[in-house]
Amino acid sequence: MVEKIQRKMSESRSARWIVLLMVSLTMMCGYFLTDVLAPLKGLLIELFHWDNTDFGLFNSGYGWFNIFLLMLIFGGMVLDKLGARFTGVLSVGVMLVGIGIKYYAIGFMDPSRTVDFWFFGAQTLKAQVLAASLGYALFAVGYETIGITANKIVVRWFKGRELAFALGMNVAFARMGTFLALALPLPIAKAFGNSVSTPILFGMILLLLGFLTFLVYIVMDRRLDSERAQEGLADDERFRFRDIFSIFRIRAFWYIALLCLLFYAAVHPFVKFAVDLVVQKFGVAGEYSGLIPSLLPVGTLVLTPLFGSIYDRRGKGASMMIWGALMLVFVYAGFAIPWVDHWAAAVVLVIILGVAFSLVPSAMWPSVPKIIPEHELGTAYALIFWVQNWGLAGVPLLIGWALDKWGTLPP
Ligand SMILES: N[C@@H](Cc1c[nH]cn1)C(=O)NCC(=O)O
Repeated sequence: MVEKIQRKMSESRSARWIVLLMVSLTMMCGYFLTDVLAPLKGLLIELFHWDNTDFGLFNSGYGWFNIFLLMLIFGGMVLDKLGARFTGVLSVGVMLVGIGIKYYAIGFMDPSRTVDFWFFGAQTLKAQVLAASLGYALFAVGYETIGITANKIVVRWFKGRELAFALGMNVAFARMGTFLALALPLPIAKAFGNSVSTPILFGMILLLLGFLTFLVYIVMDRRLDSERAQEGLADDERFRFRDIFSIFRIRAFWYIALLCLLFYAAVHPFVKFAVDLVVQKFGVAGEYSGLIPSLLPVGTLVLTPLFGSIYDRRGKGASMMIWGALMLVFVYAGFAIPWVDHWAAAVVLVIILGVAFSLVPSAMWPSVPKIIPEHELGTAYALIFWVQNWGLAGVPLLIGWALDKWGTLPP
């Protein structure tokens, strides 16, 4: 097999699947770290006296730099200008610094310390919450950028072949990271005497391993480049700043961006608050509360590549996205109706949510290279993620505030 990889990168099936595996493992570690604190909300409340607004604020930190400092868009431009290898290494570095700050805040800061500052009026915040949120905000810059980098890498290696299936596999690895983030942190924290910071440390070590797998990709991608250069196939179209305006002129781009905003704003905040929902609305006991939400990423592990391969063979991406969006409306109607409160209903709704959460991404991400040329792809994905991040930042804040205002149980 190694011989085959050495002979011709561009035509080697094993080479492109190894690239996919290496990059997907890096992504998986990022996804683990993104949700690592979600199942620890109870401990944060118990040990550090965080309330729902603190938790919502921390989660909204995810978008602060990506949205307001436009870091995500810059990330996409860096990707198109300087390439996936450089951008990937930079992204993992930024993620490590961000998560290091969060680890310090949770593991070593005095939870009772507060800071006063001015932001649209005088504000007082827990210093620990603020530092953890800033660390998370920085982490998110690297994490979103590695997301667009991975998409562009998969397109480069799989275009004209089984692209949607490969992108679906990449998403499946990401969901595995989310699943592990829902399942592992609580047992790890408990095993280390209710230590909230140990699962974060565990995630940091995982990410270092993810960095090593990214290095393997770099070696292979360099070889592909030199092979293409020898064949006179080097990519000579370069991204220019004004290309952004040609992306803006594509109507289908805006439809995808809008769906991405609404769809992900509904699904990802659910992951953060799902444990709380199944405890408080569906009456599931504390130690089992992570199980029902963890069904969501498990289902998507199989379904996203499956729908991707259907998309490769049959097309019909727009219909898949419409069906996924309709299912989402049905699921949230179920979550909202007060008398739907049996744990089995929660299981069924989460399974349907899993189908929707597979249908939409498996059609959405491979649709982008169909409307955008490859040298603008990083920026186009970045712009879509930027729009999406408004929802990812705003909705958890809204949920935290709503829970504190109208929640029926004490935090
Ligand atoms: N914006 C990215 C990464 C992400 C995941 N959760 C929050 N942000 C994205 O949406 N990637 C595609 C996916 O389906 O996860």
